[in-house]
Amino acid sequence: MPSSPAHKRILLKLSGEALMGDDAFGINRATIVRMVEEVAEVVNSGVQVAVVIGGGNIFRGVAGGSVGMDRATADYMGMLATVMNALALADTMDKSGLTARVMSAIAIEQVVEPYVRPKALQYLEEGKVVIFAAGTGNPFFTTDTAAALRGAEIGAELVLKATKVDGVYSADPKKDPSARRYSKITFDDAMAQNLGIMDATAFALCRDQKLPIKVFSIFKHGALKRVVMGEDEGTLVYA
Ligand SMILES: Nc1ncnc2c1ncn2[C@@H]1O[C@H](COP(=O)(O)OP(=O)(O)OP(=O)(O)O)[C@@H](O)[C@H]1O
Ligand SMILES: O=c1ccn([C@@H]2O[C@H](COP(=O)(O)O)[C@@H](O)[C@H]2O)c(=O)[nH]1
Repeated sequence: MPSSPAHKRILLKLSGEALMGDDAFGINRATIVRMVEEVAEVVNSGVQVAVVIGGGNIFRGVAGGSVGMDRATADYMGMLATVMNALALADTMDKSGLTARVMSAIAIEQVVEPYVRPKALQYLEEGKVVIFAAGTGNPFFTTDTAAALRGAEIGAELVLKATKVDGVYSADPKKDPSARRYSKITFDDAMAQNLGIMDATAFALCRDQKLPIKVFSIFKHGALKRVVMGEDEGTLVYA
């Protein structure tokens, strides 16, 4: 095992849906504490960590609860769901000894500070964890695209998509048990095959910015640390 991290600054996309743990909705306490422990290990090894958190454990603009709603309104609800997750994550981080700052893409200043790029960079240099909330701030996008966008803006060396599956497969492994996992795949191939692990906007932005993505399971103990140490874990998506 290499002794020092392979990356100085990373953008970690944490699945909102994974926050539910075994519950049907919301935030499972043991799950969020375990996720934060994994993040703390990486921060304490000297890596600058920025986080984008999803909202699928509470609300998605395109999911059942939004049927019949105006799409943009539903998407704003989804973005607000990510603010709730960001607050819970920051609270859990602070209690674990990390210093977290939440920055929102939507103005909500009594609750969290607005996203200001130089301020975010300053926090990262100071060793604080920056949690980007409210996605891109725009409807019709996802938090995967927010991860690609913020990752490019802060000069992250890698986007880490920590999700419920352990990599990118030839088909959705939850629907097709015969799906094969790739150890690596190019952005062009992932987009040509229409692989549903991330949306095409996120893939295209990362491809154009030559910002690689690692997809791995947030439920696999130590996987985040192994990715950061440059070890073989999950799937690398590259230009
Ligand atoms: N080709 C594929 N390879 C791997 N997973 C896939 C693939 N196609 C679809 N998926 C599905 O994509 C899911 C992960 O993406 P999704 O955006 O739904 O979740 P998330 O990003 O983890 O959650 P959230 O949106 O709440 O942050 C996996 O749970 C898996 O079932
Ligand atoms: O830039 C964005 C990011 C998110 N949304 C809305 O929020 C939900 C939750 O995000 P997930 O990426 O699905 O976890 C998403 O379904 C959108 O409705 C958005 O509009 N813009």
